[in-house]
Amino acid sequence: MIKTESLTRHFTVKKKTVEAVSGLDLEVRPGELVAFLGPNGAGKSTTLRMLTTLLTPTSGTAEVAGFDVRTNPRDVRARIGYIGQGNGAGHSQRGRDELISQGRAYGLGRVAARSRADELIESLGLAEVADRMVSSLSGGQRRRLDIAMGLIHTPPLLFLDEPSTGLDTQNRVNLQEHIRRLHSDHGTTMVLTTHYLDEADQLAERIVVIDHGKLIADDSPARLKSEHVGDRIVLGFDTAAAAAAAANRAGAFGGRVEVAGATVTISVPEGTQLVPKLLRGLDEAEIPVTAVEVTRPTLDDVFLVLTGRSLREGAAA
Ligand SMILES: Nc1ncnc2c1ncn2[C@@H]1O[C@H](COP(=O)(O)OP(=O)(O)OP(=O)(O)O)[C@@H](O)[C@H]1O
Repeated sequence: MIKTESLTRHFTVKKKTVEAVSGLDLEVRPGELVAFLGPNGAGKSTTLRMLTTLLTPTSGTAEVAGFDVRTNPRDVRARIGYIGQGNGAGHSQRGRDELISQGRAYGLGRVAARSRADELIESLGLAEVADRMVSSLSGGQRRRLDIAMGLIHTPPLLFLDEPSTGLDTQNRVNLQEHIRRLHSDHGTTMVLTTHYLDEADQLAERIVVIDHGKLIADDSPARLKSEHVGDRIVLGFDTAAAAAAAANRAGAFGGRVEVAGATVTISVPEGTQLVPKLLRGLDEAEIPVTAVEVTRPTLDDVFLVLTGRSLREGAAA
């Protein structure tokens, strides 16, 4: 559905070159739900804008829905939906009319546009607000209307640039549920950008981590976490000597073992499965454990391991 090779986009700002996207190699298969995750300025939107033909690549190639973005932009555009960061929907029309106009603009007949609009109003939970002026809708409702606009021509591929930025938690969860359902009910391939770690984690089947314009990891959330970070088992003991003895034995189970005072931390891919064996072994060796805690990694831990920086701090900044 998407294939890029060395996709690159530079900008010149005050005679300096900004490498917004550098040499991106990416493949998205039909039906996937992929999130581009990265801090502000990582190059997520620039990538999306190239894939949606809104921006010309400086170099490299991108094929989207079977067509080259550079040589066949019109063919690409006819086969994709794009929901940008701003508001797609106008303000002075009713939501339903806005949708129908959009459908007509994409070449649907009057009847087809109307019935497609009704279908989307239903599936995106807009029935109660579709006849209100767009200007009176809440942020979450408007975002859902934007998504309906992007889907009016039933594209097999939908791009969403930070769909839930600016929404409160409840609206965000609600929107994610709609995105998930659209994806599972219609098999629409979806590519979205986000800097919300939880959103990428819960929504995406696959996460492409982008930093400084480069792809630094690409996998399912679970595999990114187990491969790059793993679980952390923290064991407490009465004395540092007991901790040292325990660390000695724990070494046999693999993983990284660290001792700090009377605490031993073991980093392994599947911590919960190891704990019973570990405790049995320590019990047999008569080393009493006073506390056990297993912490599972977050995507922020993954980002920290990959870049030395926290995505959370970046987002806050
Ligand atoms: N039109 C432009 N002119 C100059 N520089 C640009 C332009 N668009 C993007 N950039 C720069 O390219 C880099 C990547 O920006 P981009 O918007 O793609 O990042 P992003 O990951 O989408 O960030 P955010 O999460 O904040 O939207 C940034 O350094 C940005 O300042």
